[in-house]
Amino acid sequence: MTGPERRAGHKRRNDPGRGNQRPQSRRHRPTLDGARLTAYDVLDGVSSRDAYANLLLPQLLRERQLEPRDAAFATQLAYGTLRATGTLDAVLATLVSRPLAELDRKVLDLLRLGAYQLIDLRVPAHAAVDTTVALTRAIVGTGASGLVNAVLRKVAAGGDRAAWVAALQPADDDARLALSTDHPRWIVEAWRDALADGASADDAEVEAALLADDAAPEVHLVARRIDRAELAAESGGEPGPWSLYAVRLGSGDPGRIAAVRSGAAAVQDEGSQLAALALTRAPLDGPDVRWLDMCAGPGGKAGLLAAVRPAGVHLTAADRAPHRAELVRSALAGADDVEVVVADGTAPPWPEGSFDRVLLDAPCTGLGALRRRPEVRWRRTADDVAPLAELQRQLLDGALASVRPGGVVAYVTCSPHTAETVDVVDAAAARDDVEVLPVAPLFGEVPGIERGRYGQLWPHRHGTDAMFLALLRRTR
Ligand SMILES: C[S@@+](CC[C@H](N)C(=O)[O-])C[C@H]1O[C@@H](n2cnc3c(N)ncnc32)[C@H](O)[C@@H]1O
Repeated sequence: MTGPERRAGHKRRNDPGRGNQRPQSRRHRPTLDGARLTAYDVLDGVSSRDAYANLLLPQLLRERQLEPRDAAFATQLAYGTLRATGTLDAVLATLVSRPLAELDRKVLDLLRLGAYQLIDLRVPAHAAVDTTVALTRAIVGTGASGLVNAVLRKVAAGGDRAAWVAALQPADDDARLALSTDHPRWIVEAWRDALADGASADDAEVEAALLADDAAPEVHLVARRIDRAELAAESGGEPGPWSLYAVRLGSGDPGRIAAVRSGAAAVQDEGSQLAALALTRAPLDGPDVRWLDMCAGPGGKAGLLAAVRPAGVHLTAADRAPHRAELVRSALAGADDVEVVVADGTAPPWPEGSFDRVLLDAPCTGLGALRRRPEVRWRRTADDVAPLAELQRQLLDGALASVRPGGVVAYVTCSPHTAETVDVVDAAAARDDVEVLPVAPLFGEVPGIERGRYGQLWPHRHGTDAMFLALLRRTR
């Protein structure tokens, strides 16, 4: 039997809240499929209490001890269904007579889980429908199972994703891309705009970028206090193509690697590594001994900066949130001379011009790292962008005030959205005491990184998150 059809025999634990069920129905409760039940519980956590799937799923997998094959299937089901929510809802809306918002939330999650298996995984209709109906009976009750059965049979009859996208008759190309690549339309437009960078975007490239953003990311490691070749050998991974510290693992549990457990290595996207390294590559006149990571939590880039700084460089890592600063302290265990402080970068507590190099890895919408958090694309809205862009401008002012004349600020976001990237940096670069240091010449080995004077990494070009980076020098 293949993974999707296999029954794991994992039983739903007795739920005290179900004490008033008739004994008969308890006796007849079907054996539930462990992978599908776990995937459903993730969907339920996300929709009922705003859980993060990437935190909840590993917890459930640990608690339930599913066999590796079932754990992999549960992951595929949970993440795939969450990513595809927009398209699944568009399909379901054509088949359910009420607005989807009026459906019982649990029933909607079950319909999405079943529809995802039919449309995207092409699980045979009898397996996808029967298992979802069994879950519905156990979780919601027999009444709802009739609706789920009827709707899912119609989903199955409509064919695969391509057939459904055609049937939904998208009004234009961005509407089609939204349905075929699992992104809300406003994010399709933001990526198109960022890829075009003032020109006209190549449709095929926009689609390739969005599809890459919809795929599960590879695990990347960073070698901090271990030789990269040694880390590659220990982990079974391959050296990354861009960062001299990167090892690409493909898939697998990094927690099994001794160097990760000891803190000599860590999990870090290769694009994040390049963004931190950009700060170190910018040429500098005069002293180069005081570095600041102004928005450091949870400490990924600070960890790399601490590892690669030349002897004598003093690194300060700041974050406004005390609990994030605490995470930085843990991430920096082993680099005890790094100073970790709680500080608001929009009102820096240190004297003006205190630092030679400042990294500003600004809070952002995260539109470039959607691959890691499957539900986030449906939680974010276009209205989130303007307040974040305002904060980013204030933080960049704070960073420029913190760097000495002749010093360098690296502005970084894990979003390619133009309002959070080019617009923020262009506004700062218009000041008469700021000059832009073009990024591409410093990264000759990374083709396709150029975004005008700035740098932009892309999942479809570089196999990284869509990280933006810019380098600014304070001239006086
Ligand atoms: C994108 S995350 C930084 C990620 C980090 N550089 C890393 O590589 O692990 C942005 C951080 O900025 C912090 N932050 C938000 N507003 C801030 C402010 N006004 N001053 C300082 N830090 C702030 C957030 O708490 C968050 O930890």
